[in-house]
Amino acid sequence: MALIDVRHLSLPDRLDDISFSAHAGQLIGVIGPNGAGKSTLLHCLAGLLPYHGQCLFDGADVATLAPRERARHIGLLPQQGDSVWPLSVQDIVAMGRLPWGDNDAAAITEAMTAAGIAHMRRRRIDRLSGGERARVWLARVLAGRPNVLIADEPTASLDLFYQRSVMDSLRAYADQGHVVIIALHDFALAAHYCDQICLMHEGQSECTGTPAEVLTEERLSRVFRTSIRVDLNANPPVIAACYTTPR
Ligand SMILES: Nc1ncnc2c1ncn2[C@@H]1O[C@H](COP(=O)(O)OP(=O)(O)OP(=O)(O)O)[C@@H](O)[C@H]1O
Repeated sequence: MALIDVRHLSLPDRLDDISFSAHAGQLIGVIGPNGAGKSTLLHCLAGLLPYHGQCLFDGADVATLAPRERARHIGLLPQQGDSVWPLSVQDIVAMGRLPWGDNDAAAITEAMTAAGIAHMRRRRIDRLSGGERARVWLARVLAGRPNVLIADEPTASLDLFYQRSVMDSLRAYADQGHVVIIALHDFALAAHYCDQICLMHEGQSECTGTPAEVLTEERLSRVFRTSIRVDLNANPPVIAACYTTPR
């Protein structure tokens, strides 16, 4: 049985009849233009927005799960995290254990290592760079060891090294038997790391399938309204908008 099963998910003016499923071990990429509905979809999956249709976690609708139960099983990394208090990195990551009511040192250390922040565990969050902070928020979600990890543009503020490093960690987390669902604007990362891609357009699912099925020049050029070149056999995969102006 699929761990996540989305059936005819709709939200007036924002999402229209989205369906897909994800099995344990899968990394799912959600791509699409600005405003396509990616964040809205992720928030519905996390049970943070009301919706029509069904969004099933292990057979139970996420809207019916008690908040603590939902937080144990479904972890969300929002597009922007922020702390109003100048807490230490380790204290913030430890907050990922709140749904479990413990302070599992092994889970906290493992999460910090996966996010590449173990060496800065005693530093204050307000004194970190944007990319460093982004990795702290990722570690916070990983520390909760959710069955389904949902992340909204987890690589957006990261340099090239940490883009690879974080994607490697998310891939490894999926391979451990979890479902990972991420919104991404970097198609090369999506092509390399994702098992399935859901391409969203104007609140609808334009196409869901393997990277090779979804990432075609015709489809991407139409949805993104610009000519896009695709070579999935290159290393790294090339999925880039063609320049129309001279250099
Ligand atoms: N709270 C809200 N109430 C009503 N409409 C909203 C709300 N938040 C976002 N929207 C609208 O819903 C649509 C989808 O927004 P969403 O944030 O899901 O897009 P996205 O695909 O994540 O975009 P981006 O790539 O820019 O992050 C947009 O048209 C947006 O203006």
